[in-house]
Amino acid sequence: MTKESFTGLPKIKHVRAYTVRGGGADYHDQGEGHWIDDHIATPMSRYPEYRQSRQSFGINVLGTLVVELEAEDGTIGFAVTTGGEPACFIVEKHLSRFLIGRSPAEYEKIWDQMYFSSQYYGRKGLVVNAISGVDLAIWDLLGKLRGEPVYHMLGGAVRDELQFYATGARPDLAKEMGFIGGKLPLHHGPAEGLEGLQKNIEQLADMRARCGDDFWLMLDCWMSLDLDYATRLAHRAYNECGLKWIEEALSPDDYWGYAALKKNAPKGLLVTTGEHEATRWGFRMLMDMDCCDIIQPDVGWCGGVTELIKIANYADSRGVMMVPHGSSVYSYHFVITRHNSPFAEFLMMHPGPTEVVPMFAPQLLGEPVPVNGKIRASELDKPGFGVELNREIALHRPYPND
Ligand SMILES: C[C@H](O)[C@H](O)[C@@H](O)[C@@H](O)C(=O)O
Ligand SMILES: [Mg+2]
Repeated sequence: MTKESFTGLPKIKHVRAYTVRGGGADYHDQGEGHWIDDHIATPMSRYPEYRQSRQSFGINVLGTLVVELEAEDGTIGFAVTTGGEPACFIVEKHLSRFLIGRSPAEYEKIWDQMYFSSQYYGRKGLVVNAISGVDLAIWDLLGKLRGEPVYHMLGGAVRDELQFYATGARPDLAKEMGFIGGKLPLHHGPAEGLEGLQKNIEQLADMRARCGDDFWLMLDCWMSLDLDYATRLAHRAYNECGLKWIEEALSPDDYWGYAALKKNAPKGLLVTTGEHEATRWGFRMLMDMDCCDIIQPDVGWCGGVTELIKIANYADSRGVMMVPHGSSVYSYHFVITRHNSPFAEFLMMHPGPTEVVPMFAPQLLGEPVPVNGKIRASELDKPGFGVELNREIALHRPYPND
């Protein structure tokens, strides 16, 4: 039988970038009274006026970026991430020139051109969020054209199911829901002194008493601490409350501080970071300087799937665990294919949180949620990332290019 010569996939014909408000990929963009905006310690906590609410200093100023790629045959791939209107500008006015007329199978060359053409003003943050959104949409389109789930294209599942820890204010409820652990936000930073440190420990001790000794408890410090405070907190939280890991204690730029924290942390406590780091080069710095035990890239912020492959493989070669920051299906399809990603994060987006709701609700139709703290690999068996854009939401296209 003669093998038909491969004529290639339909080319990308349209690139559209939308912004939308109200939760979803910009999951900090929530209404009043949500646990995720309740006196959580941040680098801005040194200013009392910005201590109660992260929205007060603008954590939700961007909103969600929706990237939509339409191929010549009408097939659509899309993805959502954090980026809002400025990211729409970058996608439509800059990155689209590397996409129109190109095959989605050329994701390596497209990534290289998007990154190096914007390196003079990008490299991390918003620009790499935009690149990540485009890259995720390319992988979604590729899967929809090939009729394959992204995890199949990444080499297939290495286990039958994903297991999750839950991030939110109620690890005690997360335990009842079947999660393997609970990650609490830290509420008090150095500006609130030893009194604040004592409150942090009391809150953690209360949760330890509710959850028992074997349930994983972690603290998410969201870049809010200095090295001295982080070291004190690490020792007290580990010795008094059996903390499993201390997350993102310092500024993402303080590689030296992380190396010192990891060196001085109590043996047995894990130091983790990376959700605000980007690209293979940023994560190489974290690993080469021995900054942490677990890297936590967000696939919607670090460069997308094409870059996360490079980051994860370097981590694997160094025996470093890679547990992505909660990014819904975009991380599930990756984690299920990697031995050095033994579990995943589930961000509890219910305001309490007293129940499990889809992480990026209301933006993704068909978004899977953990049941008893797990998602079976077979639930991912739909083309691309297996979700569709909810077109009932108020999509706004600020910089239409065509
Ligand atoms: C709960 C934390 O304060 C952040 O809001 C969270 O998004 C992030 O740091 C995480 O690891 O989930
Ligand atoms: Mg975090």
